[in-house]
Amino acid sequence: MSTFLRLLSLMRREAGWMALAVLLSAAASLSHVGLMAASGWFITAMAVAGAAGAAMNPFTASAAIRAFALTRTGARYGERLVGHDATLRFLARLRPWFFSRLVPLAPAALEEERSGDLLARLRTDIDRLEFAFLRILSPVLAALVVVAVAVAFMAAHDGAIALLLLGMAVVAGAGVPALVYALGSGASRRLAAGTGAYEAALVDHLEGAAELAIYDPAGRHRLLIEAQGDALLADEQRLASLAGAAGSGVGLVAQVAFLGVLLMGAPAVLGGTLGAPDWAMLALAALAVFDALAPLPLAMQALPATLASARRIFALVDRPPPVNEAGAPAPPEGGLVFSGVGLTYPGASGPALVDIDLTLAPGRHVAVVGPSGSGKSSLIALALRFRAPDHGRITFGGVPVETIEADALRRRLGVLQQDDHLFADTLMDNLRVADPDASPARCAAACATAGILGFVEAQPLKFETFVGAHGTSLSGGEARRLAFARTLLKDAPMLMCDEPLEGLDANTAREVMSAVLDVAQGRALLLVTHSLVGLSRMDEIVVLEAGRIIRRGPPEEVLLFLDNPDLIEG
Ligand SMILES: Nc1ncnc2c1ncn2[C@@H]1O[C@H](COP(=O)(O)OP(=O)(O)OP(=O)(O)O)[C@@H](O)[C@H]1O
Repeated sequence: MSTFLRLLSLMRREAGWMALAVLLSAAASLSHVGLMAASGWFITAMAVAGAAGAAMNPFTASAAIRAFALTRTGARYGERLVGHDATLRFLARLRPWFFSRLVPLAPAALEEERSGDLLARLRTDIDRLEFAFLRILSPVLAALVVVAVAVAFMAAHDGAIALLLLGMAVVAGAGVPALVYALGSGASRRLAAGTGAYEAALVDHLEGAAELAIYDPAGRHRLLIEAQGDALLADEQRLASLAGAAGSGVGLVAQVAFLGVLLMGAPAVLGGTLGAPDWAMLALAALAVFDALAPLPLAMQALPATLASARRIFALVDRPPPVNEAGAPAPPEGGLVFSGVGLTYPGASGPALVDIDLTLAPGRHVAVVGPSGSGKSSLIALALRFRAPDHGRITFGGVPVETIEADALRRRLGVLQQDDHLFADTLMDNLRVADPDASPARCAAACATAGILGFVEAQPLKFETFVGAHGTSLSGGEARRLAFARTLLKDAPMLMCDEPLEGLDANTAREVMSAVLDVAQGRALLLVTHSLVGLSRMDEIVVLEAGRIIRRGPPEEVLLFLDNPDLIEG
């Protein structure tokens, strides 16, 4: 319930329009009741007058019928227009709100989420929240208004008939929906959770299509996904059957109410205390009231899935960001200093970094080397404020980094990450991620420095060449160089390169390292590497092992020690 209330509180801005939509919906249903009642009264009155050979004024009743028919159509149209408009406005607000809450969580707090599941939350779950008003709240509130007015109208004619209608309305409007909820809530919840998991599995399957073709020729993975899809389909079918049965149930209760009103009114008609036209009017009005109750079983069916979707969205939104992104502007310049820094990843058996003291002064070049898993990339994640240290202090220009706006700090850092993401876009668009206004000449210069301009110019479409999803149409070396060119376009005073030579042959590695060192002239450089290439030109080499600094010093001292290949080969 608290989830639903929280969802309602998010709809505050649209509340006025939603209230109007509910009133219009109730007006449309009451007009329908009025239309049926007036028609029943008019036809019976005409028949009675005809049988008695008496004259009757047909104009008032036919005017009422026309008026009800017009208000029914107008109110229904208005309800759809206003209700959908309010809901779409709500959804249009919700999606950017959710996205803006998601962004500060990336990358650290979203690492264990599958991208397909995040997409499902952003799309399917948010879409499903439209049910909260259109399929749940609006029909329930409108039905309450319609039943209250109809029962009061009946009570003005006959108290017992009014009670009968109230009883039948409770059966159709509460009993049948409660049954539908009890029988369908499991399937409905499974659908909400399963759709995300299914979409995530599909995305995974497509991304790993090449590996599956190699390792899974029998298609076991595909069969698992198909089984997931079949289970979702079975739940959909169960809900559709339940919806059909519930519709018939409400129809049956309506017929019982109709017959009940006829039977209960018959003695009064025979006794002359109830006119035959009023008798028909009450019976048809009672029948029409159930049209307003018909959507309620579906509302109950939609409730568990809507709540499950809302919970999935709130669960992410409520996750605390790993670092506080807000803060003061960054100092214009300064060094990055780690003092006694430690980091343990959530759920890890031991610390990734212990007691790290490291200074990256302006213009100074520091290399961090060490075996795989020794904590080198974690240092960069801390510098970028993707994570916060468990203890110790990190300062930039003497100011603790947690007090600096994260984006302002990141603008000072040009970073070439180990697995820099390439977007499914053109070479030019990938470069301009670093600077949307970069001129073609600047892009070409950055590519020349990174040693990829020759490749770009050899392509028929040059910079407009499409790189494929994750840069799949580029070789590993080309992708690294393109990412490096992008880093250069950022023109930051501090460079951090995480394994820039990974996957490159010896010649290319030397070329890329020489480009890195040229670009780093006059800037601070933190070089994370397994390779010995370029280390002799560093100011300091820091050797990490199991998260601790085990040696540090100028290259002439440390390189002797690095002769041990076990240390640098991961
Ligand atoms: N997101 C994470 N969650 C949990 N543990 C992590 C995470 N990232 C890294 N680790 C662990 O922290 C330790 C240090 O990892 P890190 O990536 O910093 O090492 P590395 O020296 O850069 O390794 P490599 O040279 O292989 O890239 C490793 O034991 C790793 O398993």
